[in-house]
Amino acid sequence: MSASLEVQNVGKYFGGLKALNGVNFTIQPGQIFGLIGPNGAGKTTAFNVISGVLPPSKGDIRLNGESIVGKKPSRIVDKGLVRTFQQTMVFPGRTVLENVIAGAMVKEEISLAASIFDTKAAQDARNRAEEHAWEALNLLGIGHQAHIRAGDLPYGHQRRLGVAVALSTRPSILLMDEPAAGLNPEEKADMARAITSIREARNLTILLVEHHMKMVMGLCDRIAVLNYGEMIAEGSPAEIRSNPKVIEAYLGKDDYE
Ligand SMILES: Nc1ncnc2c1ncn2[C@@H]1O[C@H](COP(=O)(O)OP(=O)(O)OP(=O)(O)O)[C@@H](O)[C@H]1O
Repeated sequence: MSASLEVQNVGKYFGGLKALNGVNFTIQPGQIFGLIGPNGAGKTTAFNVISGVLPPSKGDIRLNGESIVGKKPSRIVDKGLVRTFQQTMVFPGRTVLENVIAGAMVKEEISLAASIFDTKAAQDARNRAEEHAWEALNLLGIGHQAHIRAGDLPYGHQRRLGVAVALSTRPSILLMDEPAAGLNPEEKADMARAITSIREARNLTILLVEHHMKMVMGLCDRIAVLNYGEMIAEGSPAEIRSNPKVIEAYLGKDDYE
């Protein structure tokens, strides 16, 4: 099930610096929504505020109409909002499958006692987690590498493994932090295909922070543009591409193709 996300008049201040200032956007269920902007525009801050890592200085964030401001990141994950990381965050010495099972177990509420005594509930939880792990690996196209050590995967596949770990928690909205960063053109195309198949298979809502404009323009239904913490535009890819304010903010920047 996909979720809606409303970011309402959100500000985040670091001393006198307004890293975010009055940011507003709404993501409808099932949309892929891009958040773009030059370096230092506030994208990472927005990500951290939405996922509960940083409290906003003002404003509200609503997941399916319910405010998530002030909730712990783990509580927000329970509610279905899950993020991926720019760096690969896998256990290199464990197999690909073990990594994803560990992710899937986050959602299984099993007590320490149940795990220690290996109760039926603990076994059921492990079986469910393994089933979800396989589903995620197959969606990301790395099921055939399930038994390889995560550290031995090529870099592009490690990045897909990071997405599979997030997906195995069965989110309703996935926040993706620069999924194309560091990938070669072929790996970027594979990642874009993987994102499309995830959305189709799960009818997921996706918030994508990305510098690679070809991916953003090709995948997103709507795009918001940040510049110095202010939202300077929101619209369809075609509207964003032809918006004079956006062109000016990016002019001369090599990340805008
Ligand atoms: N913890 C912090 N303390 C003080 N200032 C911060 C902090 N985090 C971010 N900033 C500042 O807030 C502004 C926005 O930074 P942010 O990292 O959100 O931008 P960004 O759009 O993600 O940039 P990039 O594309 O380079 O990752 C910058 O001026 C940055 O220096």
